[in-house]
Amino acid sequence: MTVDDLIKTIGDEDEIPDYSESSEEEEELQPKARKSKKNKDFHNGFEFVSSLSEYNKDPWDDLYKYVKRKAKNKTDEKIKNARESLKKTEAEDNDNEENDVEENVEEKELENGSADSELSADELVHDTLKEKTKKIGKKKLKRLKKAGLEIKDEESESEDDKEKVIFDDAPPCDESLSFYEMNLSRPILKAIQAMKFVHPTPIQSQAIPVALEGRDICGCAPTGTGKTGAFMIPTLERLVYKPTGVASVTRVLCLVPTRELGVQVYQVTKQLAQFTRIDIALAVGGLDVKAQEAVLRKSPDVVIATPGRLIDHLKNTPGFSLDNVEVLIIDEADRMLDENFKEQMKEIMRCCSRTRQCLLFSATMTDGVEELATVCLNRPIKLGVDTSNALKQEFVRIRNEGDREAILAALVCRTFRENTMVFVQTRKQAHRLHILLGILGVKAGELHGDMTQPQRLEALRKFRAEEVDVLVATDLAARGLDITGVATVINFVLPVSLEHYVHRVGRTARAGRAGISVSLAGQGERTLIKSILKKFKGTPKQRLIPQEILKKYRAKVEVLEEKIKGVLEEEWSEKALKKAENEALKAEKSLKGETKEKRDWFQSHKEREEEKERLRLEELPKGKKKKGRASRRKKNKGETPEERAQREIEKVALYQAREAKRKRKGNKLIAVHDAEGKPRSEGQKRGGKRSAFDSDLTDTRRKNVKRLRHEATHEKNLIKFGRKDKQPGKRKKK
Ligand SMILES: Nc1ncnc2c1ncn2[C@@H]1O[C@H](COP(=O)(O)OP(=O)(O)OP(=O)(O)O)[C@@H](O)[C@H]1O
Repeated sequence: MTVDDLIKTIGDEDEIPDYSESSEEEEELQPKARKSKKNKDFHNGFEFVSSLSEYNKDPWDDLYKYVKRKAKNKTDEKIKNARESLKKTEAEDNDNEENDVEENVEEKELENGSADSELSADELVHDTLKEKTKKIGKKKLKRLKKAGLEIKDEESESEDDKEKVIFDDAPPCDESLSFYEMNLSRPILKAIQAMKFVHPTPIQSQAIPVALEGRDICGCAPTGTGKTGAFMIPTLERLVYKPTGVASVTRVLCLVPTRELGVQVYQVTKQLAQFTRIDIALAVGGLDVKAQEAVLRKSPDVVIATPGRLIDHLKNTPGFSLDNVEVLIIDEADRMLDENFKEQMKEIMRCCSRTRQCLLFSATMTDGVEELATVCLNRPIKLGVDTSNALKQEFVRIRNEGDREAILAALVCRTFRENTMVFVQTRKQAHRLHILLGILGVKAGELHGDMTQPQRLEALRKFRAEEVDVLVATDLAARGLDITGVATVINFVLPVSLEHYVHRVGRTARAGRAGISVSLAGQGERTLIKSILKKFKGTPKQRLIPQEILKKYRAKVEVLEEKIKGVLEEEWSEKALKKAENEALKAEKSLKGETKEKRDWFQSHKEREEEKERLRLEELPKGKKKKGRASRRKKNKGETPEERAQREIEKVALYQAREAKRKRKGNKLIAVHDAEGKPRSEGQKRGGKRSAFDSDLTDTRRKNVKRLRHEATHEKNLIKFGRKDKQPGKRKKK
């Protein structure tokens, strides 16, 4: 036997066949019978996941069945190119500078916006923080001193009295009760456990028992305190044991003001219902109508919707109706019942069953909503939680309006680099700041109404997944969005009202976490700051940005102006090309006789246009049309930073002016009047359709609300004193 006949030890360099489990070679070596047996071990539809993220995907998150188009966004690509070309020029400039032997190097670096090395690391990150004390006016101080606490007591007493008259008393609430002691069924408790909710939050402790009794609620609690759970847990509990063998009907309608919030509430509801047989549907704008139609035709138990798309389905989806709605939830109630949604809400109420429980929730309640609740809901209970959260508030004083962009860049690049949301007033500014921050090297994203829905969802996904550090958004993202880990909210300009401010800053410091809000505030924004200081406990701070830093970032923004313009120009020409292509496609289709499916709507085209006109912030001179995009672009092309900031502030001012005008005109409310035996409303007569409501949402001036309240009290008294034989609603006409 020679040495070659012996079995060799495998050397490091030797090639060996791979017979491991993942190897394809092994498959070939399998005997045929075993191969087929192996395949039979798995369910036919079974597929191996190809990545960890796929494996970790939540099974309840089936949102993407509603998203048909892919999100395309080339802005980031353009930003990347602009940044690279900037780096190249900077490198070239630096080479030239080294060759010139020079005393004025410092100055030049400033001009080129690349003087980071001139500042120490400490200087780069830390600003001075000054405590802002709350000032009480001299008059008020004098009055307070004179009257001591008595005045306050009197005020609060009279307020309490007022509330007692209007709302039914809330039953005593035991905040120590756990979810297990709340009479919830096992599937819901199991879901709560899976969601890692250990103890109910204060608003949940208050709302769940009351809602389980079927009572109407008007609930107000600070942002991030679990209101979604407060209304969804008891609602789902009602649906857990649905009868089998009976045709399915839609029993719960949850209305929200924005598509993103709709998506979020849908996902939370799905999670809460994951161990039940409850069907949940999403009907929000921007997502695939056909996919929604298919789901709604099956009359799912719960529908989460934005008003516009819901009406679309009510008009165009056969088999879908709200006749059997038992629970109507209005999240962000103050927003939903304001002027912007008035007509749509009226229409929805007209289609809704009258035997419904109504749950209104928001972090801010206007007097209007509360009044409306007292007259329109059935003996509602007002629930309120006033917990102070861990939000630290800071303000940066703006002396020169043109500095806003530079200050924002300084804040984001030096201090608030991650998990930051920046709120702006206009879509245009959001887009511009995305580009500016992107070229400065920040991983930024944008979220506003000029984007397609898949783009909006993708932007949110990236921010949630921390692929994007800074999200620049309009007020679209101000309400309800729950993004874990948002550490900072920056207000580029202060919002239009205290309520808007509360919602914006409420994107941070949620569910007991800490958070900071930094607001850039100019001279004209003092009134709002005063209201903010009055509302929030704790001492806000003033952030002082060193002058040399400001100078540096001012220069940086100036240098980047050309690059930003370049990106915008490129985008504009691409858009124009796309538009032309689309028009050609449309013409081709119409030549072939393919027309777009016509969808019904509750308003005529003219009524819709009139409403849009009424809600427009700017009043256009009579007979003049709004300028087209192209001419507006031309006008805005040469804007200075100051003009841009002014445009933002103007938008705020226009909104405030409109609100003030509305208030002066008289507080208009939308009222649901639900008395039996009342004549049908105009809309019902016209359509001939029997509405579930005998009388629905109506516009009422304060005078009319008073009348409605008087009627309600009168009716209560009739019941109380046993004279219910009188027909309610048969009252003298006023
Ligand atoms: N009982 C609980 N225990 C722990 N975490 C909870 C509980 N309830 C809710 N949360 C978490 O608190 C966060 C905020 O909840 P949610 O979005 O419902 O707040 P919200 O009050 O509706 O806020 P906003 O006013 O901004 O809409 C969520 O991340 C949610 O998962």
